[in-house]
Amino acid sequence: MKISVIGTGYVGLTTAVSFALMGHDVIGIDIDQTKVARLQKGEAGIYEPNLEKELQNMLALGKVSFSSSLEAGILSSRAIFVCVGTPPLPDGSADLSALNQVLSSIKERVKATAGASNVTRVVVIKSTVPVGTNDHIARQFADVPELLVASNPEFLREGSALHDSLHPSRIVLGTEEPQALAILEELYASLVCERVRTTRANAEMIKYGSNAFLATKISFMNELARLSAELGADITEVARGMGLDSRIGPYFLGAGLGYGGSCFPKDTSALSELGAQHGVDMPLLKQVQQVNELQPVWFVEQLKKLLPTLAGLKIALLGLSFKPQTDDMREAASLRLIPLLLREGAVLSAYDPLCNEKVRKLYPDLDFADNPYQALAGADAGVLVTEWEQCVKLDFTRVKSTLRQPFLFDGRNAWDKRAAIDAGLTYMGVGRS
Ligand SMILES: NC(=O)c1ccc[n+]([C@@H]2O[C@H](COP(=O)([O-])OP(=O)(O)OC[C@H]3O[C@@H](n4cnc5c(N)ncnc54)[C@H](O)[C@@H]3O)[C@@H](O)[C@H]2O)c1
Ligand SMILES: O=c1ccn([C@@H]2O[C@H](COP(=O)(O)OP(=O)(O)O[C@H]3O[C@H](CO)[C@@H](O)[C@H](O)[C@H]3O)[C@@H](O)[C@H]2O)c(=O)[nH]1
Repeated sequence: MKISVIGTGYVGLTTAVSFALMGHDVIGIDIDQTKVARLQKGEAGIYEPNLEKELQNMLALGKVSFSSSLEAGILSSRAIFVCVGTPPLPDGSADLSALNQVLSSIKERVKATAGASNVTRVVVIKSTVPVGTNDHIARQFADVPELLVASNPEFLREGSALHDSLHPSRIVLGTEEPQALAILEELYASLVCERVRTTRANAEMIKYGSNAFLATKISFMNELARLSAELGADITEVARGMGLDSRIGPYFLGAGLGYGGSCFPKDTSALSELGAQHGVDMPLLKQVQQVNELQPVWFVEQLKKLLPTLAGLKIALLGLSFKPQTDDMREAASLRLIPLLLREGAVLSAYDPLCNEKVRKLYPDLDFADNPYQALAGADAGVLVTEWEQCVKLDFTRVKSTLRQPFLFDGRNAWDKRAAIDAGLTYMGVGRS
């Protein structure tokens, strides 16, 4: 089937490439002409495992192409996927300006050709949008009967985006229009997983509910970790024991420096703001956000129990991106930790496999290293901020010999605590006795 994907960022590019891999003919459209020119040459411009390789394969086979013109795609497509960003406004609500701009252009173009063809097209909203947005769009399109509307929220994780797109846990198809559902069913026919066929509003709520629930699990474990630190319990053992209960499950019980990324912080704020707009107080969600915001502050307080004065001490930060296997720095915990440590007077070195240059633009005075050992050289403490394999799998004897003082602070509970201690290092994790 011929489809177009508008917005070729993390979600849009992955969506375009995965639909091409499923055999469809895809046009990716972006307002950013530089990005389009890069994509036409087969450069992904972002880091996602296997994405660039498959992009090049699909370009070579002619299954995907890119353009900065909406006309290029809309009129030849049965499905138009909208994947533009919905970043937070200052009050926490979702900024729908890019989405609205795209939708009015689609409507204008299709209306202008009305009568020339009676082809029914479905506008599929993959961007995360407040509950009610899709129904609002359907009302706006009411005078263009050949335009249908569906909500098809995306659940991919950065760092495994292409894999998640091709092997989703579920596909949520939110639409009140049988023809739209039929087009989506055909498009996704080759993927094996549960379908949730539901209303547009339910689909939107499933997306916010899922992210807010996962964020809640993380904040709950971070709160429990703070108590575990006081009581001599080890949160990693606690999480293992809890997770074996199938009602709880083993996932997203990882205490650490708090959740980051382009989705959890933004979507919890947007949901909370949506509640406020509708007169529904959401105190639990507010606490989830607050626990998350305070987690790096708490972590620095813990660190100061071993190193009471940080002024003049060299601290090495290992990992800067918001999670491993991505070059995305949006809401990364490192960006909350760095100013806290600088305020204490610490001197910082840092290493990230992909993000040194991005962080250098914000903090040019940090000492950026080419590998973890170089960052740790002469430091008074090493801090694991992001659990990149390169930063986790360390030779602790070498670490011990390169550090000035033997302190390791594991912000992800990912280092081998026993091996670090055996090498003569002082280890402190998040909520580990
Ligand atoms: N990043 C994720 O892991 C993820 C996962 C699930 C859902 N989402 C949701 O998907 C949406 C997109 O997220 P993202 O991370 O891919 O964003 P992104 O910022 O990486 O990409 C957005 C793209 O849209 C383009 N764009 C903006 N305005 C445009 C316009 N008028 N016409 C054409 N293109 C335009 C931008 O140039 C950019 O390339 C958001 O709503 C987000 O909440 C993101
Ligand atoms: O036990 C855990 C698991 C994750 N995190 C942190 O949580 C954040 C988000 O991680 P993850 O969910 O793996 O990455 P995202 O790419 O942000 O994916 C989330 O956000 C996407 C955007 O909406 C959704 O599509 C995905 O389903 C959802 O997992 C990161 O900072 C992680 O370090 C923890 O602190 N503890």
